Amino acid sequence: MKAYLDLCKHVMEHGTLKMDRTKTGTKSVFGYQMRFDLSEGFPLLTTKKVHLKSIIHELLWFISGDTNIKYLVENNVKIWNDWPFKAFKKSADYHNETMDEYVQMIKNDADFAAKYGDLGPVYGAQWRNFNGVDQIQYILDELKNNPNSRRMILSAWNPSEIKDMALPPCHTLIQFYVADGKLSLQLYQRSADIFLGVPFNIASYALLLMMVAQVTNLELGEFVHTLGDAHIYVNHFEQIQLQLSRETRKLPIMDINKDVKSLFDFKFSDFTLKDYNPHPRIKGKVAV
Ligand SMILES: Nc1nc(=O)c2c([nH]1)NC[C@@H]1CN(c3ccc(C(=O)N[C@@H](CCC(=O)O)C(=O)O)cc3)CN21
Ligand SMILES: O=c1ccn([C@H]2C[C@H](O)[C@@H](COP(=O)(O)O)O2)c(=O)[nH]1
Repeated sequence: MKAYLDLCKHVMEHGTLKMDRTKTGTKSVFGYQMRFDLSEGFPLLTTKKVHLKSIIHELLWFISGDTNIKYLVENNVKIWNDWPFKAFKKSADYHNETMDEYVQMIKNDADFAAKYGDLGPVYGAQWRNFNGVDQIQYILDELKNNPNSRRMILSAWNPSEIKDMALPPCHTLIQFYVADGKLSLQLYQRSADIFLGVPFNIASYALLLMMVAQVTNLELGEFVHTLGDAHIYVNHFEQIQLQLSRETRKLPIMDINKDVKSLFDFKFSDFTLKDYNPHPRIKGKVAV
């Protein structure tokens, strides 16, 4: 994962200080690319412990087309809670409930979850139903019937629906590519929170690539990660410096249940991470 540390170093050294929507402040560069050869191991950061469980659940949630945090909170995944909680707080039904109470209400009350747990037409909705198009099914069909295609694109950026989303998509567009029997995937990420978001995003798309490769009988190629506004929030500088002071370690191995033949059949228990020995976790605040 030297590529990630190179990114951190590059932004710390060459980035421009810039204000942002969250009023936190960032150091950023525009345009940056990393490449990960998946035959070398699973690209999960070793310079801090990354909570893979959230990543797997989030990806399964995207693939299923779901956009309500109910599935996530039932599996104790908290990464999307801040946004619908913020919307709930502004509603007439809000009576000073804490985040924990809000989460309990989402878990126990289906009507409440339907009303206050939905994020709008975010990733899952666009992946499976972009103005009526199931983009995931389209990609699977192209990979099977026309793998040389240069049109294997999936877009989460649906301009007419952005206004209804809790957060406009950060991983905006992906493209698949097949050569020599190997499947590669490139992600264009318009906005990249280098400390919190990027480690998740790398692992998530590497995993999607592995899952698609398995169900299409292709070998693993590269995950290419292209960033637009690549930023480090000013309140993450210390955490980034700490990571830069740590030695990278051997990449872990991701084992996926080989019996799964359809992308839509994967379950959490089909994934096993082996030989992951990261440096300890580093905490940091998420800018909302
Ligand atoms: N500012 C910002 N950065 C992001 O990375 C981000 C957003 N906003 N909004 C939408 C999603 C939500 N994402 C998040 C949100 C929280 C964590 C986070 O707090 N991660 C901690 C703990 C994770 C856990 O225990 O599950 C971490 O140490 O990585 C990570 C990604 C990624 N995205
Ligand atoms: O998967 C994700 C989702 C979000 N982020 C980060 C990037 C930015 O710091 C914020 C989004 O704010 P915008 O003003 O909409 O750009 O979330 C990420 O890195 N990865």
